[in-house]
Amino acid sequence: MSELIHLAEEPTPDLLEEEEDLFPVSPEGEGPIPVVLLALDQGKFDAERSLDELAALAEANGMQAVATVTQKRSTPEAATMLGEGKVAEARLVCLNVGAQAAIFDGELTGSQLRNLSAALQVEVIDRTMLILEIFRSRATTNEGKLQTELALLRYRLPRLQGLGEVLSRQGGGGGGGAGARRGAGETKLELDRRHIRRRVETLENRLAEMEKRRGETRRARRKSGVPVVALVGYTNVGKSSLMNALCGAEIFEADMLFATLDPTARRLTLPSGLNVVLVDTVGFVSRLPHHLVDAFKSTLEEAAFADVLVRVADASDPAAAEQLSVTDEVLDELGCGEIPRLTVYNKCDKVGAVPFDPSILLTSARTGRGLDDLVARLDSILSARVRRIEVLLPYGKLALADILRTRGNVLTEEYRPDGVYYAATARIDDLHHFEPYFLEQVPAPADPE
Ligand SMILES: Nc1nc2c(ncn2[C@@H]2O[C@H](COP(=O)(O)OP(=O)(O)OP(=O)(O)O)[C@@H](O)[C@H]2O)c(=O)[nH]1
Ligand SMILES: [Mg+2]
Repeated sequence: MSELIHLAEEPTPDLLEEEEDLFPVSPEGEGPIPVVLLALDQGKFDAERSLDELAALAEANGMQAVATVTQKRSTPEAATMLGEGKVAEARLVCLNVGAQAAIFDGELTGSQLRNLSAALQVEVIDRTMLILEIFRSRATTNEGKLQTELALLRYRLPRLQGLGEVLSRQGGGGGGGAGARRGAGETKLELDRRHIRRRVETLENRLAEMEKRRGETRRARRKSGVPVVALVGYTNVGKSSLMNALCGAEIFEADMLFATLDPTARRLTLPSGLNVVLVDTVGFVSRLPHHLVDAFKSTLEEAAFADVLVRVADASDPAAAEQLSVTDEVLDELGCGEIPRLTVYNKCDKVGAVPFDPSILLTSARTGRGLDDLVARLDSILSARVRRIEVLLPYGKLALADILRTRGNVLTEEYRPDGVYYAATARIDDLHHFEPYFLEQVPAPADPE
């Protein structure tokens, strides 16, 4: 990830410096924050796996799940989700393990957050807030940072009253000392609300500008005709590693058209000579609520505009199949239904011989296994769009060489007395430009588009 280039990262000092501790933060030099996980098992999804994932999410955020309190119950208690007895039990557990916060495995309303927090005497956050915080802390681009902050603020606004301690700290603007507990009075609340609304507005304006520019880059890319391959999938399956392994040191910097605004796009030349842009995307997580998918839409739109989607799964993860279906759900939501998909089980170095479906590719970004197969498959999906040609362009027609360079790929260039010889790949829809200058009879395209 760190290898990816960050061109055109323009500074937004006033926006980015204002980062605040929206979350329980581990005091410096101390270990992870001990937290208790809370869950209500209504039989709607695999609660145990969801809790494992929540524990991993907490860990990713510098917290350690030291205990879990689960209640099986078909209807939630309106005020606290968990029943009265369970809440009392959770209070004892929090006390016993010295928990500093509790994380509910689901979404809570403002009043539920407030009630639970009062009952448990620790900060309470929910799964969505945790996911948003992780997205925010991992965001590497300015746009990603602003997007995730916006999503977090939008989520918090209606829940403001429930966030006593966390918000008091935030409202303190970093001053006032960590222990200074502000009264959660109306005035403070109003101030917080106004502060957040103003910030939301600033972020929205800023993002609208960025999105406009992103659209322009994307249009330029489309116009240039270079196909886009997007790596999509669950978080941590190895998308960025695959991108690095595939593109090696060939950092996408020469072609300013793509490099300017997009720090996660690189050029990849397929064996047929076809140049493609490989795009890395943000990882998915299960039960990412709809309005959050919305918030990340502009980032994920890279996938929606791709020519091929590579769905990446972690071969060593027993939940790989489910994670792929989560990925598909998000893709469908983005309107990617029509785009050809290729499925890759990465990290195959971590597993033995797994009898996977032969249509699924096994790769390892670590050992390089399967990468040749992957590019060959991309080639076979995309190369229907290109042909190898040999032409002799008269000196008066050298402008045509630009089409080869930008939309195709020049393999050989030779200056001869009667013109310049090119062996190259050209897009099928560009062939008509070159017809008069072919040195070899080019077979008619098998599949006219
Ligand atoms: N053993 C093994 N580890 C891998 C492989 N590919 C990636 N990893 C490791 O898996 C972890 C996640 O890799 P990333 O490339 O960051 O995953 P990602 O899909 O980009 O994750 P997000 O950006 O969070 O969506 C890293 O620690 C990698 O070193 C692989 O083929 N084999
Ligand atoms: Mg990544």
